[in-house]
Amino acid sequence: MMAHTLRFCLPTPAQCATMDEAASRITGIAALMDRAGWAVAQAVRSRFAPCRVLVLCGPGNNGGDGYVAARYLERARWPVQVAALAEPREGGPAAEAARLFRGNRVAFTPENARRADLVIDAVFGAGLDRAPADEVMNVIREAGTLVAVDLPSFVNGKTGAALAEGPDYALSVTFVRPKPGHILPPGRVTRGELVCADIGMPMRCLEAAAPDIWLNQPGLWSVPAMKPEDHKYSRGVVSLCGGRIMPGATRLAAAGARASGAGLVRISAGRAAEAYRLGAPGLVIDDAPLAALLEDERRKVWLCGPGLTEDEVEATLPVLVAAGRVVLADAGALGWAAGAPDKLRGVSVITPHIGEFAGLFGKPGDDRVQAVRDAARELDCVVLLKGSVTVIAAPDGRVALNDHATPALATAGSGDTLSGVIATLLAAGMPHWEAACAGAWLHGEAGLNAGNWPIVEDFDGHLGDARARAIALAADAACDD
Ligand SMILES: NC(=O)C1=CN([C@@H]2O[C@H](COP(=O)(O)OP(=O)(O)OC[C@H]3O[C@@H](n4cnc5c(N)ncnc54)[C@H](OP(=O)(O)O)[C@@H]3O)[C@@H](O)[C@H]2O)[C@@H](O)CC1
Ligand SMILES: [K+]
Repeated sequence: MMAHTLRFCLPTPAQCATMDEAASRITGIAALMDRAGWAVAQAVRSRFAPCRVLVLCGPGNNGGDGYVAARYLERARWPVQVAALAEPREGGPAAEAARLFRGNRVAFTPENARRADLVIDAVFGAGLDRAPADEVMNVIREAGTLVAVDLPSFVNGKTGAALAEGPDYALSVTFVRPKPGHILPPGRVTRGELVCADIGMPMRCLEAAAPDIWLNQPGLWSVPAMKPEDHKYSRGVVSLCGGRIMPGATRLAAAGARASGAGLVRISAGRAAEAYRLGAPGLVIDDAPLAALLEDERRKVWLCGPGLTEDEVEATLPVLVAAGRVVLADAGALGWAAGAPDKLRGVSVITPHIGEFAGLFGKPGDDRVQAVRDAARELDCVVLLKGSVTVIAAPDGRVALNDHATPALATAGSGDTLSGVIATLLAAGMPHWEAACAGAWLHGEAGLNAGNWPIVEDFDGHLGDARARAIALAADAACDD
């Protein structure tokens, strides 16, 4: 793995345990815990005026961070109390942190939470492995303003799922790297503002954790830049299958492909060719039979599904796969394969929304990352599950979470644009997972820059700049490492 990809990794709680274990053999956990608690105290001090703070401490190292934070806040002369759910295990770093806190201790009760101006929740963090008891949740629910150490104590750090019903937090302070549960909903909302503190974790400990989930950012992948010697075939040819009834979707995908930098975009429209020829003049419309078009070896990448009926998919997708083409299947192609995902075998990338995903593989449940990863393994192709946070899995188990997006993207035709962008990046020669990740990011960047209440056609005007920005950011990331 390239070192700079560690910058964007999102270790799971299990991987954090491996990292902690490795760290305990190098720096010791106590030093890391001290910096973690200090970072919590600093984050609180820089955001809130001095006020009555109650720190809720659990029995593990999350609680240990809480005792350290309490000690540093008290040293800054804030009125602080600690309420312990249970005492830490004797001999561990949390017990030592508890011993060093000499301030006020009160009972772990809802009344004490209600009396505080600010409650710091250091009950459970990465070690949360089951729903907290009512005894815990009744206290958390009584708090006014909440700050989480690492994670809210009822949010699963791997999936973002809430294991109990609880309030939203003002702030979460995590360490080393955010966890998937900070990025995935509903944890993404519950955690409030996210601060990730550098606590001096040695990089080899992070490496030892072998993270396999990443935040989707330029630098995780890089998009080809324009070269002086480029010609349209080196930039890449995108071919789309066009149908007779819904040409709009195919055209939107074609426009997305063109706007994101494809050298040439062609629609294979058969008998519907005349209708497509009335569209954008920069598009090439073919009416020859598919078999004849496939004689052109330069036409490697095909997008099949947007605007197609199931019959039209049936007539095209198997032919493209049999011809060894790189096929991106979306929309109609996913409906065609509902209940029989094997029909998509041989396809390189699929881009379902949640309904299409459920039709193919069943509902993803709480652990969306695992569901998408399983689907990618099962079909041996890249699976991109669209959502407010898009999950992109490779058959080898790598997963990227794309939160570089805006609700403005949630408009009809937006998915067609996205598939066109990904097709362009595949045609430019990017590996399949990287192309899907980069496509999601470019699409999000275009949406973020398309102004208020954009319609889908507005995104196209921002895709070129999005690509240029991705190239610049990836270059920066490479320089920094
Ligand atoms: N990674 C880093 O860089 C660093 C990480 N650090 C910090 O370490 C934290 C992880 O610490 P951790 O591994 O000790 O786990 P933690 O969250 O304290 O919980 C374990 C305890 O909770 C218990 N328990 C769990 N669920 C429960 C439930 N529902 N109901 C009741 N009990 C429950 C569980 O009990 P058991 O399951 O054994 O019965 C066990 O006693 C991490 O979040 C971060 O804050 C920093 O200090 C240093 C650098
Ligand atoms: K916590």
